[in-house]
Amino acid sequence: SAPREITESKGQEEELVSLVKYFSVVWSKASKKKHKKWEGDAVLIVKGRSCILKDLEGKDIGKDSLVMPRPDKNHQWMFSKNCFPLVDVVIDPHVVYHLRPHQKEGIIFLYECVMGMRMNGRYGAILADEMGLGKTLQCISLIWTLQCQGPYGGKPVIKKTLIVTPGSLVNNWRKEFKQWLGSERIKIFAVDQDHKVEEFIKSTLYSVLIISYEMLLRSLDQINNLKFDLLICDEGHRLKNSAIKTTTALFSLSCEKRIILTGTPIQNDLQEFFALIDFVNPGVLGSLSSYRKIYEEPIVMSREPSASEEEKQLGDRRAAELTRLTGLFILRRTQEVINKYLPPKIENVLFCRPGTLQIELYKKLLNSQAVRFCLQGSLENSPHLICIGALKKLCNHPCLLFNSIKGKECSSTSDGNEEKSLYEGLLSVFPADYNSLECTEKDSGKLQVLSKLLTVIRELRPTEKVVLVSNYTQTLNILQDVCKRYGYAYARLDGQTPISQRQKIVDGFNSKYSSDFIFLLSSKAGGVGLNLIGGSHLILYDIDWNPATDIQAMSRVWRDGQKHAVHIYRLLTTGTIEEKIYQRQISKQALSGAVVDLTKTSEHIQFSVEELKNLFTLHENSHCVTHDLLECECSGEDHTDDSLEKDAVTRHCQLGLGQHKSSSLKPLSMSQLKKWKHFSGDHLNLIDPFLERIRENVSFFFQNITNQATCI
Ligand SMILES: Nc1ncnc2c1ncn2[C@@H]1O[C@H](COP(=O)(O)OP(=O)(O)OP(=O)(O)O)[C@@H](O)[C@H]1O
Ligand SMILES: [Mg+2]
Repeated sequence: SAPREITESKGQEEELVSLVKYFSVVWSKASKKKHKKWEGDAVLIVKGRSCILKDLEGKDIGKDSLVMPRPDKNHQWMFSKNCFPLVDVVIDPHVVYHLRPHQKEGIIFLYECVMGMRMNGRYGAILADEMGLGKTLQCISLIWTLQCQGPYGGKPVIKKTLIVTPGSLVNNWRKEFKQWLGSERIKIFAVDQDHKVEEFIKSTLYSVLIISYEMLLRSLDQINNLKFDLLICDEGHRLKNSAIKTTTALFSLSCEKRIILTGTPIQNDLQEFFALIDFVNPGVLGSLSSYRKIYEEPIVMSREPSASEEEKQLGDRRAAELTRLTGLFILRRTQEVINKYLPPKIENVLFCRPGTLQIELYKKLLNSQAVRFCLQGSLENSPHLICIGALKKLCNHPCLLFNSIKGKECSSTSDGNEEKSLYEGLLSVFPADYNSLECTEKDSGKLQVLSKLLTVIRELRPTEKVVLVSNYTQTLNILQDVCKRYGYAYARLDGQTPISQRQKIVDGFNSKYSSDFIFLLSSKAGGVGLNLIGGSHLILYDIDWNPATDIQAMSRVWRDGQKHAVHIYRLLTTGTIEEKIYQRQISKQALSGAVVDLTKTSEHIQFSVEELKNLFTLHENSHCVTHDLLECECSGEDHTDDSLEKDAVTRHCQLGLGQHKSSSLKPLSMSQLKKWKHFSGDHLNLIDPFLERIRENVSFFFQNITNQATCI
């Protein structure tokens, strides 16, 4: 407490409270030891009756201490060979200050795992938190702690850490280290074109090596010569196939403490699940063959419709056992835990009317020999993927189809006959003077909506930015042309962008000083892990079969640090294959199947002839086939332009809205979509000013708002 004399007179108290004294101090944790270990410099601020200890950057010390659990007697007996005294391992207050509650729990979990405190002799963990929960920061906190401290005599647990990550994220990791720890505490080395592994080997300065999966393969020999004490595999779901080179390479590293980070569900396929588990904790589930007998077979069998009661019970028991066992070292939290830190999210699905040329070409394609062949019944060697590809291109823009046809005409190879038969007679549908370089907006329903949407965003929110996502580089080219045409400044990241450039481009866009209005993103190259919080509008120009791809892309902007309300627009061409793909995404089939997995592409999808028939149908007269399928009783077009009736329309569909929580990043289901707001483009007086401006080209809207309470 403060000296007596300054609190003596009550009358003087107010004045005295403003009397502040500063002391320059060194501080240490409370300890009975004679020789104390000093933690560092600090400033003690005494004000009235209270005092606060701050570090030299002005952050409070000691207020938020996060102490790791102590190892038990057994652990001490095993690991404290020299009988070092047991000391507390404490997370640096500088970091703790920023941590969210779930991150504190996550760090304790990771600490216990890699210390072998959760399972005897096992040092691996899988952190499977949903996207945007700050897995990076949790790992950085762990590395920094283990590198400086340990429970036995304070001796550091690790010296060197290896972080393997997709190419686009190498520099993101470097940046996060700097953001949370500054540049003095820890020296990290990120491998890119200008920074080779040799440099890391030669220097004794660095304790952390960050490298891409591709680069790791190339430098494996050198890396194998080094000793790492902790291995972190970011976006580690790719290790689920033990046959692939990367997995073998990582397996060959002798490091015992292994952490896999992934935001994507991992329990869909029991064999892939085994590979991930076996990587972090080798042998914990026994050999693959015994795993199959004990777990996989009974579990799979019990899910067959023909399973007997006994088989069902056995399967359930084994599944529970597997969950219990692996649950010791797998942690997954959903997005709900950070919802309260996030701004509102307004999600829209826009059904865009196709242009006249698109409709004509679409019909012609559906009448082609190739499509008819697909529907004959024999699916072997059927060209359905080519047909699907052509229809998807057409939905994006007819010029993409035009270029493919031209390309095929020029190629002299005999293979690809199906493609030729698909394109037969199509050229005559294009105007004689068709210029595929121009890619005019009127020829594509979605492009028309997109350009209007950009105009209105620019007008209503001149300081906000847009992330524009496509699965295809060629489509990105078209979108880039739109930017040029309208004079929008843009940045672009696709598979061709050199790894060393990627973070610079991302930082540039996120900076408040950037003049970029648009970020063109290839979801294949940059869908996972990137932070694009500089943008608050995200437009998904095309749709992927795999809902996980789209969810990943959407999570780039609605994450911690985002200041604005986030608007997400998914563009679909009304009545076409795009609607069908969307329906597949939200149908039960996709939800229960293994499609919810980033590494699965359309080639993995099995279609029945019935499904193909449905895919290859154009619905010209519907405003929204998806809405028809929902069996929702509201129908925008039945109502005249009268405000009372309008209300009636929306009211019906808005049942449960507002309270509805669909924030967790699971793929949306049909029944959830039914609870969204439904608007027909024709008749409603749309409240949303952005939608109001694009309604002319949109036949139907679905809208859902998350975190509306904080919406201004
Ligand atoms: N405690 C925090 N306070 C403020 N911002 C945070 C905090 N933790 C993380 N962030 C920020 O949140 C964003 C998302 O974090 P991060 O990239 O680690 O997510 P992730 O869990 O790896 O997600 P993904 O699965 O998409 O890779 C980053 O910009 C990060 O800087
Ligand atoms: Mg990440």
